[in-house]
Parts: sequence; C-alpha cells; structure tokens
Amino acid sequence: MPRLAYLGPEGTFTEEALRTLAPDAERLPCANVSAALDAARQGEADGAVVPLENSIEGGIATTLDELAWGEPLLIVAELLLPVEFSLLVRPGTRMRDIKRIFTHPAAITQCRGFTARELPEAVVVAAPSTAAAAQEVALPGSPYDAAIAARIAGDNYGLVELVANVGDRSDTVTRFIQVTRPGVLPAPTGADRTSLVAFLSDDHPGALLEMLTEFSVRGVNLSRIESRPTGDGIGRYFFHFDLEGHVTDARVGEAVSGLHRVSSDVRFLGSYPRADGLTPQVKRGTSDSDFTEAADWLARVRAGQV
Ligand SMILES: O=C(O)C(=O)C[C@]1(C(=O)O)C=C[C@@H](O)C=C1
Repeated sequence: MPRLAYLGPEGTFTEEALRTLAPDAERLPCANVSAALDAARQGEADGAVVPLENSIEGGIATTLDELAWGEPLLIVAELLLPVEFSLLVRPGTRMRDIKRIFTHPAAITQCRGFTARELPEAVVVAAPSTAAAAQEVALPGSPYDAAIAARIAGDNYGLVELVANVGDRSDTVTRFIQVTRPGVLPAPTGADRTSLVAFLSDDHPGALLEMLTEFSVRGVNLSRIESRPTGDGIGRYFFHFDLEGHVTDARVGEAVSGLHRVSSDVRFLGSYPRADGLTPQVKRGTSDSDFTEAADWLARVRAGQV
C-alpha cells in the first residue's frame, strides 16, 4: 500500500483529492506543502498530493516554486476537484459574534466577496490549511471565532456550519497533483499533459516568443503558462508550462528538446494522464508518423539518396 504525504491535517481539500486519486493509500498529513513534498523526497512517503492551481486564485506559488527549485519530483497524476467552502463556528456562535476568521490564503481570495459583504468588520487571518483553521477554531479559548473550510473539516473537529457555500463562485475548481521521486514515467494514454519549467538564456526582445515558437511550430497546444520571479531582482522571471500531450509523442519530444536548446535550463516535471480526458487535436504534419516519415526522408537525403 503506497504511503502518500499531503497538506493536512485531516479534512483539507487536499485530503479529499488524495482519497480520490489513491483510495487505498496510507495518508501522511503534513503541516504545509513543502513538508509534504519533502516527505516524498526523503522517502518518508512514496509520494505526495498537493494543490497546484485554482480556477480563481491561479497557481499556488509554494507548489510552483518547490517544483522548480527543490529536489526534483515527478508529477504522475492530476485531479480537478470542485471546492465548496463553509463558514464553520463553535456551537452557539452567531454571525454578530464573528470578529476573527481563520482560513487558508487560497480560501481568503475565493471567499473575499462573502466576507466583505456579510462580515465587513471581521479580520481574516491566513492559516496553514482550511482544516488546520477548523482545528484551531475548535480549541477552547481560540482567538478565532470562525473558520472557512470544507464542511467535513467542521464534522471532524466539532464545529457547526453557520453558512454553506460561502465561495464567491459556485464553480470553483482546484487542480491537485500527485508527485513521486523521479522514476518511470506514466505510460502515454492519448490524453496526457506534460509540465515543465524553463529559464531564459538571456533577456532580449522576443526571448519568450522563441520559447513559444518551439511549441507552436510543432502543433503543441499549451494549457497553462505562468511566470514566476527568479528572485534575482525585479523583472527576472522563469516560466511554468503545461502542454497537451506526452513527452513520448514525437511533436512534444521535439518541442521540449527545442525548448532546451533555446533556454538556459529546462526542468521536466512529468507527463501524466489529463484529469479531463481531453485528447489533443493533432495538426496536419505533426503526428508521430509524420515525424518518423520526415526523419526517414532526411536519413535518405544524408545518405545521398536524392
Ligand atoms: O487548505 C486546504 O484545504 C487545501 O487543501 C489547500 C487549498 C489550496 O491551496 O488552494 C485547496 C483548495 C482550496 O482552493 C483552498 C485551499
């Protein structure tokens, strides 16, 4: 039975994602995303499940930076999880008693409209996770009056749901990934995604365009691009790319090696089945057989068979 680390404690959305991705896995709750990834890196766990991006908040900076800078890990699976937030309180607390709310920063963003409208005087404080917030609020003498978390977190820690669905949108989705230490890639399924990180070789006009061209000319569709600061001063960025297809697809492999040529560094983060099961549209001239045929033709040319 694999052991998977995750952003805990019990009752986080990440736990729900883990239970869906790997129902039989042993679960190792960790205090934050970095600790969960370190547990996987150090062999305390066989892998980890962490949030990667949210349909409102965008990329989860800690996860993106850990994947780019930390000891390498491989993404082997992803999951899209609809997230529904509840306002959870100790039994007896009323709306007018709520002065301090505790929740994860991603939930602060996703419930900003609700808190501004319904609890304009309340201070909203960042917690390590939504379930950690619920756990804290449940403590007698807690400085917080309410948590925003999944309803299940309230059940786990003895809080009651004062208001359901406090998210500003009802269709919010968080994308989670399962990572392992580098090893065998998941086999291609025909509906895959590839993630990687690329660093500019030098800053010049068209540098990003050069990177994008590697994908464009091979008919590789991007599903996400995100810049993150390198930390070397204002204006210095590196890029996270998600693309349609598996690195064993000829067009993806060629694009990734092209990217390697025009970048100072590329870190491959994984090729894995897409959660939405969508298959890429293969443009004319970019199928595996088109690449094989072209390589055979070039070999003949080089052999003088013109
Ligand atoms: O705190 C949790 O419950 C988490 O699983 C983290 C997290 C996130 O990082 O985005 C996951 C889903 C929600 O978007 C809010 C918080």
